[in-house]
Amino acid sequence: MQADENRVILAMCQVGQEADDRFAYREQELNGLCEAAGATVIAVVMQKRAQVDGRTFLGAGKIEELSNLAEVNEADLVVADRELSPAQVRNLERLLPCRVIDRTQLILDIFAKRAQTREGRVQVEMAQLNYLMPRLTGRGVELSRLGGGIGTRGPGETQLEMDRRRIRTRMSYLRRELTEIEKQRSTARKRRRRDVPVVALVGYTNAGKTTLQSKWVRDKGRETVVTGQNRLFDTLDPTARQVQTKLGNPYIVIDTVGFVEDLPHHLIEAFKATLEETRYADLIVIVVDAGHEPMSHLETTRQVLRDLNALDKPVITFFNKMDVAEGQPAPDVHALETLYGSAMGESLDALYAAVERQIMLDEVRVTLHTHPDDVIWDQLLRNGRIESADPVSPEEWLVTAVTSRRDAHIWQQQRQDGSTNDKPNS
Ligand SMILES: Nc1nc2c(ncn2[C@@H]2O[C@H](COP(=O)(O)OP(=O)(O)OP(=O)(O)O)[C@@H](O)[C@H]2O)c(=O)[nH]1
Ligand SMILES: [Mg+2]
Repeated sequence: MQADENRVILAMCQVGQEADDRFAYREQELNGLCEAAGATVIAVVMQKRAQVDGRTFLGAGKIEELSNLAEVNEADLVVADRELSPAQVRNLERLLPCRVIDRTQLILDIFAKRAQTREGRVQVEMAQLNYLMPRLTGRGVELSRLGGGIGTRGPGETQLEMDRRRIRTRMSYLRRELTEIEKQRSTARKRRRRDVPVVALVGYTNAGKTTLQSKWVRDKGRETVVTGQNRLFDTLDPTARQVQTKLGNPYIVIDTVGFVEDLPHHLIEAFKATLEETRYADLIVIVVDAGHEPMSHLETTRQVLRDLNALDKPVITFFNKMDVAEGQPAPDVHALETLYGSAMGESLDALYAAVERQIMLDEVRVTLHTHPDDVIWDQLLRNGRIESADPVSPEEWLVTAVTSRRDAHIWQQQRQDGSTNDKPNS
């Protein structure tokens, strides 16, 4: 696809009581989405109406204006800012000299473009097929002749030509595939969870999660840096990076997919497994762009977490981009702590410290081989709580105890280093 093939005109409808600033924000967001899809917005057509036109989305006069604009500017595509019905798309494409897609399809295209893993691809294809199903009739011909470009990045031409029955077969295959992937994921997750605590970065798209994670890794880890791009939805599949505390205790920072307001419900479903990672995290850091509707974005983020039943764990709220924000947002009263900073600038030590305090202090149950003469036994008595202790040999006891995660990690490290062992030292 050539970038200049994607000359886009936005068609926007300000409906009923929608406030001007809200509408302006939606325009900005749709612009960002187009940019993320690799398209260039060449014009915006807006109309204020009591409600969208049932047949053609905008009124007849506006459609004519839109049609002329598209003609003169050789536009490839019109993107509507709201979900269109299959009939609306058909009617519009009859009246306009170019293709028409809606916001949902635009988001799906971006997802498709960014999907890296097998799971991501399967989920995107599922969502695309779901979206396609009711739109097949009367559109099949157009869809099958489309080449590249946004709005066409479907599951492939041959699949687009499939009839509904074949799509259903494909979907049930994908569903089985997803179950299989989910099984593998949960094994991987369990393994990871047993090893080290997990911190999930969540929040609105473009908040700076990926930038923050990269800095985190740069400051506290040894991995290669991936810089955040100025694009929405830069992260589709969760990426887990390992970092460590000053003492060398490892923990994992997970970057999750960002979300937009009014994300159609079927898209949320498609990415449920991605966001599900947050459910298994030990700590959630909500990242908020302090300069961009911070309070409403914070509320959206919380709502999604609530929907995912992921709010039963400690939350730290981080207002990012303080370097460009005008004024400081009020602290998040629901969070354990609120911190302010910039993933691009000054030191983030306060954030790291807050996070590490949280994940290292909580209690874990450990089962280990040790001995009453071992230094670990003393530490267990001092900092933890021994629940059971059974001798298995003269030099080895099997002990179950509750202790801080931090201590448990230190022992684990020590054991890996071979600097101590379970048995009493001479
Ligand atoms: N001024 C400023 N810009 C920042 C800061 N943090 C991130 N950015 C910029 O904000 C944009 C988005 O950052 P990302 O890290 O990609 O955002 P994200 O939350 O990962 O976005 P999604 O992956 O779409 O969910 C990039 O252009 C960053 O360079 C910051 O602290 N200050
Ligand atoms: Mg990202």
